[in-house]
Amino acid sequence: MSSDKTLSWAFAEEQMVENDLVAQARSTAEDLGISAVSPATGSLLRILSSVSGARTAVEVGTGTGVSGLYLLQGSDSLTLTTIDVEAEAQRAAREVFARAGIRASRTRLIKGRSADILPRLADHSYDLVLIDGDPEEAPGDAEEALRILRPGGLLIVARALLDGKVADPARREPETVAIRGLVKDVLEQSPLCALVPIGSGLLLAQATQTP
Ligand SMILES: C[S@@+](CC[C@H](N)C(=O)[O-])C[C@H]1O[C@@H](n2cnc3c(N)ncnc32)[C@H](O)[C@@H]1O
Repeated sequence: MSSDKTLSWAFAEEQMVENDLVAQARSTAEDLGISAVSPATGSLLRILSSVSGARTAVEVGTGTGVSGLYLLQGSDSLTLTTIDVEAEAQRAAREVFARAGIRASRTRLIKGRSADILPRLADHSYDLVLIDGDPEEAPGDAEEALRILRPGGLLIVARALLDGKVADPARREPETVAIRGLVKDVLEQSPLCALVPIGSGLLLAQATQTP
């Protein structure tokens, strides 16, 4: 990447001043070794949550609640179902949602693997799905996401560029191969989609039809 693009990328991140609660959730994530969405990515999630008019969202990968807070702060009408395998991270997320004044009825935190939980969610019932769990499981998560999204709903895949690994054909780790394949499939199959090089990359697609 040319240095001007790298500078612009860093500049976009630096402009986003996070409130104390998000900063606290980010600090807890760092303590637990969890990689939260970047400030610029979070800001984009917040505005997407707002302008999409989404009322029901599902997130794979609660972490300590950074991305969830951004989504919930984008719209007071949004309720969030969020899934993670790590109980300690979810405890931290629950605390930060409460400290942010988010009513408990607006969040449903489910501990478990996405591959076990997503199949239990009803068809065509959600307006927005954010996938930010295990990259190797992202293709399966995305398939489930397209089933549970209503037509016109928004699929978002975080870390869609895996910090440059997806763009480098020499990188063949299982997680890179999985995300690269998912990005290719979504871009080929979705009439309305975008791959945004922000943070670790954000893939956006509007659900048109269900399997
Ligand atoms: C990148 S972090 C999520 C960060 C979070 N979205 C944020 O920005 O604050 C990935 C999370 O996915 C969780 N995870 C990993 N594999 C999972 C799986 N199979 N199902 C559900 N969650 C999973 C991890 O425990 C971790 O908390």
